[in-house]
Amino acid sequence: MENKPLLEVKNTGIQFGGLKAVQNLNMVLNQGELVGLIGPNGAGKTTSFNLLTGVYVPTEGDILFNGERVNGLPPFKVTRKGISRTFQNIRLFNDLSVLENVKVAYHSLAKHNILSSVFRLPAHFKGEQEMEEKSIEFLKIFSLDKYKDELAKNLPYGQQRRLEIARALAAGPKLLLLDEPAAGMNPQETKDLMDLIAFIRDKFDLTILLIEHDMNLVMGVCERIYVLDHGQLLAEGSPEEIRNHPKVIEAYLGEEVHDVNA
Ligand SMILES: Nc1ncnc2c1ncn2[C@@H]1O[C@H](COP(=O)(O)OP(=O)(O)OP(=O)(O)O)[C@@H](O)[C@H]1O
Repeated sequence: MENKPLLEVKNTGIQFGGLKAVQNLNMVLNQGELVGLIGPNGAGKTTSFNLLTGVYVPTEGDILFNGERVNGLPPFKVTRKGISRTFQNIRLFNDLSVLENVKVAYHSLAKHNILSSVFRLPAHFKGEQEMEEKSIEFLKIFSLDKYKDELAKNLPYGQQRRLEIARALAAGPKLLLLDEPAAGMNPQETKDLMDLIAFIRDKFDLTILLIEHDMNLVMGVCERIYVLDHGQLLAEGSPEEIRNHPKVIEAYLGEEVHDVNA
């Protein structure tokens, strides 16, 4: 696998009034890597995702994706460039079916155009059928196909999280950003999710950046970890290096890191 940077974050940050929520953030993600982003509450993790996905425009620095500057682009354009995400607070279309939730992601990329849909031309039906088949394939990967006609809001919490990942994948990303994918899951669901994240990375040739509070998940699945504290990068390294990093232990991970080693 070629090891060229897919994402380069250069001295990036954002200030809200007097608060520097993120500052001097430097990050490089190589094609195919699975990387963790950790840090205590309010460290700036979700804000970093919002910077990477066009929700916020950085007040400093640049974000390069595939060598191209993406800061300043609106979120839908960033998605089309190949960056998809999930949210800390699940954002599904609650009153649409599980299947429709995935199809929505396809609609934004669909080849058949609005005219063929309005006039219900053959291209419309072919496009719809193709979307449905592909959406069901994604649902199968996440073991959600049997719930395809259920309303999204009726799924148990852990499965809603999986559906959100399925939908993000359906947009065909090169970079997938997962914001606390295991939040609210029990240990077995978390373990299954860990395996699934590694599986989809390989199957879809993805690069993944994940925010997580569950240290076992981060240490078990990620090859590299970035640590944020008070909006700044505190450390970067392998799980082993992070686990033993004095600043990380001292600052705020002590107990969890100890648990991981236990
Ligand atoms: N739109 C905004 N306006 C003002 N302040 C903001 C805004 N978004 C985030 N912040 C502040 O920026 C800081 C970083 O928040 P952020 O949500 O990125 O942290 P986090 O690391 O994701 O925390 P958590 O683990 O609790 O989700 C916090 O102090 C937060 O209150």
